[in-house]
Amino acid sequence: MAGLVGNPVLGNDDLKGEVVVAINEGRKFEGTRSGTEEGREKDMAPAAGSPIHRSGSRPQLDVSGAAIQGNSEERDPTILLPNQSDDISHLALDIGGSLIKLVYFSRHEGKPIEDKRKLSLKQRFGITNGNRRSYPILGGRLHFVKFETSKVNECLDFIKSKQLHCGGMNPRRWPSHSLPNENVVVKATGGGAYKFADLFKERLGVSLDKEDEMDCLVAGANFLLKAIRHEAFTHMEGQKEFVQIDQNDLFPYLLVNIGSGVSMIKVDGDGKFQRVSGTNVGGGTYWGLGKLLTKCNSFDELLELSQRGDNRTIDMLVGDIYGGMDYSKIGLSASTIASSFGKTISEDKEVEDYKPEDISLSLLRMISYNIGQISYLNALRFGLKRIFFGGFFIRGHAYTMDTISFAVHFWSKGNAKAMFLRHEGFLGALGAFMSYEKHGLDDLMVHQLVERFPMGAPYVGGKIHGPPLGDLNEKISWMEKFVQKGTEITAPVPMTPPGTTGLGGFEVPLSRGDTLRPDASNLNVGVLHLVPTLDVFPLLADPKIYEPNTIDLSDHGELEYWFSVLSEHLPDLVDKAVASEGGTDDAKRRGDAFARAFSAHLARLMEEPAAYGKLGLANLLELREECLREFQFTDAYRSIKQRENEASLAVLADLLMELDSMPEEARLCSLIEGVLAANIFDWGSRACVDLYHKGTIIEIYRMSRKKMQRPWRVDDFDMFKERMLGSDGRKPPPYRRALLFVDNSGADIVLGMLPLARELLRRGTEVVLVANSLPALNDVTAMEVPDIVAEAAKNCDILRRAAEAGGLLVDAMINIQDGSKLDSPSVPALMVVENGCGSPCIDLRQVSSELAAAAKDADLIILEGMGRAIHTNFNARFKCDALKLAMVKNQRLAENLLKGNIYDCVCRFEPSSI
Ligand SMILES: CC(C)(COP(=O)(O)O)[C@@H](O)C(=O)NCCC(=O)O
Ligand SMILES: [Mn+2]
Repeated sequence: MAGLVGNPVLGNDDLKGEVVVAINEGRKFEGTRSGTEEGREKDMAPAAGSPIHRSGSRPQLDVSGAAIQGNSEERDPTILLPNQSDDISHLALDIGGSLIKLVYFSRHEGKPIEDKRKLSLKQRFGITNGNRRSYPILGGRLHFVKFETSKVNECLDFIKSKQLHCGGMNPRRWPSHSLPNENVVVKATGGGAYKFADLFKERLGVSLDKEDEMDCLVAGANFLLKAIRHEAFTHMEGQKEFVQIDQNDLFPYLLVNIGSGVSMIKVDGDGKFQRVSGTNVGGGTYWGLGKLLTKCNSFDELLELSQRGDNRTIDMLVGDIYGGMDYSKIGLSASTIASSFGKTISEDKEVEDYKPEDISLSLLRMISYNIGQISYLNALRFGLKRIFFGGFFIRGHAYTMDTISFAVHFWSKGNAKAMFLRHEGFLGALGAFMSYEKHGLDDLMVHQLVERFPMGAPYVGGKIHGPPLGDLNEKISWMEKFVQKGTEITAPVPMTPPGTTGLGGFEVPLSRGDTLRPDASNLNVGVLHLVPTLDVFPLLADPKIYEPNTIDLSDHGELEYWFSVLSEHLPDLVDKAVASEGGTDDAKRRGDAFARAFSAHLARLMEEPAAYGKLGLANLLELREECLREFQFTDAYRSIKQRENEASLAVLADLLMELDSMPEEARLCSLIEGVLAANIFDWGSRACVDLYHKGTIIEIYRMSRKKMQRPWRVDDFDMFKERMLGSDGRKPPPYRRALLFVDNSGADIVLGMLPLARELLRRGTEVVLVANSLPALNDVTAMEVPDIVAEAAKNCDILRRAAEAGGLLVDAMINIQDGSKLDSPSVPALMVVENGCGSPCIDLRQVSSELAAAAKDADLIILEGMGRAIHTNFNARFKCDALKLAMVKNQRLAENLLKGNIYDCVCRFEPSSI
């Protein structure tokens, strides 16, 4: 189900089901759901020939440097494969009373392309395989899957169909695929690790290696809190807010695991923890009492009931005692619960006379408040700042989280905050997974993990990638439900407006009714992509305070606006995508399915914007690209890009001649003007696409240039000019190395950024063109740039020599093998690096290692385009000089951000902030 965990519509499935409750205090509480979430991985559709995420037909073993570890006389000696980076899986299980949680790891298929461009960069920048210490490349994905324990056979089928039981638990073992199963050991925690040990042996031939549940919980929580940026969040009055955890300031904290009973664990470090307290009044109590009092059949049914309840009919409130008044002297409002269930004493009623809804709500509040209170007291006792709540009692239930948060807030008088974890249901399984020795995941850094929310391509008509899943399909009824729901949920669902619970007292938190998603936890985790080659951009002035997004989508008005922009753009995008695949019936079907899946995601996010982590415009734009890729549209604007490149290259020589005839100052101004004017070629903007119907590319370019009168809306050109050319006869030294973050294909790169690059080169500055790793809209990719440069270089000596020096031209490559042409002092090099992204925006916390390496000696950054310089990074500060150039092609953004108009331009120059 990794393919499903993150899917917006799946979790709406049937919630009824038999419930099995683990009775031990301190164990995870396991309510159950019959809408099974088992599923399958949907491997990402790789972009053809893309430098990252490249698919390979078969996993390959890299036996270079292989060595036998330990005693070579053994029958199955372990063989170290230091360079192995192929598709080997790890698997770990948490088998609870009702749910089996499974975490497994799959390596990226194939190896990254080591083309000539990359090789020369490696040589130049001394790039190694990322920054990983213990292992070479450990690229891959971490998947989270759940099954009902009562359907353990489906879980076994799943493991079998994915071959997760066929070795690979030790990534250094070889050949993993042919390991006899008897030797395979799978880490498992939870009571089922004992109960089902024989079944696993019998059906899969594997032995379950039992890991202590508490150890696993802590290891899982530590991993998540350190490795995932948007893991922890607060939940107050229906509002979810992510909390940035400083890795170096994580410990100590209190982990409260609410299962059937409740464990409170003081965590002081990795493997360092102590169970300091607990309570026997936990999830089991809620479910047990609820079952007796309401005749509910399942935990989820009971929770659902509580949404419609009114606890005032059952609880005795302060107001009931004080004649409707507050007890203000000690700060208790009239609505404070004085005694849970207290009202029933004085009433001559039987249990049947009370509404089950009211009983359920009173119970839920009684237990949640009690847990919140005890947790807070324990935090106080040990001086702990943070309390994280987990366990299956919570299961992403908004009202439960609000109630606990309210209690912690109430008792601590606002000094402590309850926090929750997005992967809370997987703490144990993750911990078991972490207990494998030397899988090399424990030292992963936040920036090396990218969470992706699969778009459900297999379920709404896209093709299925990756290994076959056997006959699982036939068994699962949720698939039909998914398709049905996927088509139902196309319109955005409005959110409940925020409210307040009032002063003091346990009022009813507001996140009930429509916004309550008892199953939300199942939807909020995606597949974790481990990309060891990602790095934090080293020139960020302060990565800790860096926030890529400019527009805050937590503002509901903004959210609605951008959702409508994306929805309106959808038909045009689908047309382009289908055309890019030859307009075949298959492409049409996929186009249709893409539109449905993307709309479903938008609807899901409209309902709960923080469902997949903190949401910014950049995330939305990236989600759209990811969704296209999943439906196998690898480059929707391919032919448009080609056409525009050709048209622009045809007039480049004339432009360069014109520029060369100008005096220095006018030329620099004209170059910047050229970049801004050419940024109009943006197939992601509605207004621009409308323009394209009115003229040829060259006509539009001319018109755009004509409109370029200064001053621009943001105009720091004079400052930039002074730094470049100097003033009062003083000539400043040239920049050493400039990183040019290029944007669109066609005029944008050919007539805008390349001439600017040429100017820098001619002044002795080394230039690195930074382009996307994967296609996004009509953005140029790093794979495409060398060909464009080669074409441009045919008419320009400066570009040709620089490109040769930078290893971009094929002729020059022969020389580069021996390094003779590198670093020729007289010719500054022109190079191309990929940025690690496949989106119109860029999050500089996660860039490719080659960009990070190229950045080391850079003293100028030029960010170009609306996505890279306005939607993201508009407020970013750098350790070196930065020039942000863009045309604003959206009226509302121009008004709100710049108090200007559509097609206004930004030329923002910010000298180094350090
Ligand atoms: C997707 C984009 C950021 C691309 O702009 P670019 O970076 O190419 O300048 C931009 O086209 C955009 O914000 N479009 C949506 C807004 C609109 O259609 O008005
Ligand atoms: Mn673009």
